[in-house]
Amino acid sequence: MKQIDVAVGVLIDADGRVLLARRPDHLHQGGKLEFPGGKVEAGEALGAALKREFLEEVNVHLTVPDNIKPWLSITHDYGDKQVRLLVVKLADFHGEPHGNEGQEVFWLHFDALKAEEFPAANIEIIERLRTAS
Ligand SMILES: Nc1nc2c([nH]c(=O)n2[C@H]2C[C@H](O)[C@@H](COP(=O)(O)OP(=O)(O)OP(=O)(O)O)O2)c(=O)[nH]1
Ligand SMILES: [Mg+2]
Repeated sequence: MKQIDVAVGVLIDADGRVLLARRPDHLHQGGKLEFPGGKVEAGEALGAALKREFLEEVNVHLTVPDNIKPWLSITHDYGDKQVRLLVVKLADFHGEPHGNEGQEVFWLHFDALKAEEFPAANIEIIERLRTAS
């Protein structure tokens, strides 16, 4: 099965809160929480994909170099879909977050993240946030 590269942004504000969104029910892994992001387009740099997805999905302008390297790279096979999450930690942004696709968007302190509310591939991200930050 083809593996899909997904740009995933962990945006952390000055108070240690992380920006989260709830995946719309009709999408893959619908109803789960996610870090904003989406599929990297062919030939697109990771930083460019993050900027595009954050603006499209949650109305946030990121300052991030196009050639940023992932903090974590996580491959996961959901059975119906195989993904590689390219995860970047972000802090520099402007704009008021808003769910442009009608989805719930909110800030939550990283201590309060619960892995079971996220897609299975996110477990490692949440563990690493707890230990590395
Ligand atoms: N954005 C995001 N996607 C995640 C996370 N964890 C995880 O397993 N995924 C998976 C779910 C999806 O299969 C895939 C992301 O695809 P997506 O549907 O959000 O892609 P997209 O934003 O480009 O959406 P579309 O244009 O195809 O509608 O990655 C996460 O924390 N954030
Ligand atoms: Mg998305």
